[in-house]
Amino acid sequence: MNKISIKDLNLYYGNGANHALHGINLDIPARQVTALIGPSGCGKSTLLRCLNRMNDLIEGVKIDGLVTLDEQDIYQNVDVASLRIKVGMVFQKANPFPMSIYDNIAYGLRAQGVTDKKTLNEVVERSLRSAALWDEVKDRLKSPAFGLSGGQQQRLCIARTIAMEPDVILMDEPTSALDPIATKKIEDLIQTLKQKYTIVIVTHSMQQARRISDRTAFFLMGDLVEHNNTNILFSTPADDRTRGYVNGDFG
Ligand SMILES: Nc1ncnc2c1ncn2[C@@H]1O[C@H](COP(=O)(O)OP(=O)(O)OP(=O)(O)O)[C@@H](O)[C@H]1O
Repeated sequence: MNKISIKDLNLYYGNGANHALHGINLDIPARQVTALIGPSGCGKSTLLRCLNRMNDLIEGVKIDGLVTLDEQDIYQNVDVASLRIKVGMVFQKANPFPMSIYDNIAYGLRAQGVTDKKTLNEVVERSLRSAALWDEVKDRLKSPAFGLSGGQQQRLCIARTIAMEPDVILMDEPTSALDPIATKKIEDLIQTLKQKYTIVIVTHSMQQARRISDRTAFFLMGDLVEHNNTNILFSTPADDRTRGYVNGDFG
C-alpha cells in the first residue's frame, strides 16, 4: 500500500526563477524505507520538504501537482500543523531544544495541553525506548539535552518526533554529522522503526542507501531519473545516468 503518492509535482523557487523539481511522479510505500539520492543540488531536500509542506515557509515558492497522504491531498483543506505531526521530520544537524532530555520529549504533548504526569512519563519512556536511547539516559532525564553526544542528540530528536505518534518520518541526511559508530546506531534504529513508520531519507551516501533502504529514487538536476527496489536500482539500473552515478563516474 502506498502511504504517499506524488503526481506531476513541480516546484519553483524565487517566484518561478528556479524550476527545482520537474514533474516528479513517485509512490512511497507504507512501512518501508525510501532513500532519495543524487548529487548536490538535484532537489532531494526540496522534495522531502514538499511532503510535510516545509517549503511553505520559504518565500517565493510555487508548487503545482499533487501530493497525497493516505489518498488525501496535503495541499488542499489540510491543517498544516496536524500534517507536520503526522509527517515528522529529523534534520541533518540534531536540534534539541535548550531544556532537559525529559522536557524535549514532553514538549509537543504539553503544547497540545497534556499535563497528566503519568501520561507524560509513559510517553517519554516509550519514545526514548523506541529511539534506542532509554538505557543511556534513564538516570539523567532532568539533565540538559545539550550534554548528550551528537549521536544521542539525534536519537533524542527521533524520540521527540515519535512522541507525537507520526505515520511518516522524514530524515534529511540524519547521519552526515555523525561518526561511524553513531551512524550505525541510527541505521539500526531506522531498520526497527520501519516496522511501524514509513521512512523517507535523503542521503549523500550511496552505501547508506544500499544498507538501509527498500526503495531508492535517483534525482539529477530536478528530474527523478529512476526509482526502484534498492537492489535492482544499484545492480541493474535502467538509465545510463543512474549507472554513471552509482558507479561513481560523477557526483
Ligand atoms: N530555500 C531555497 N531558496 C531558493 N532556492 C533553493 C532553496 N533551497 C534549495 N534551493 C535550490 O533548489 C535546488 C535544489 O536544492 P536542494 O537543496 O533541494 O538539493 P539537494 O539535492 O538536497 O542538495 P544537497 O544535497 O546539496 O542538500 C538548487 O538549485 C538549490 O539552489
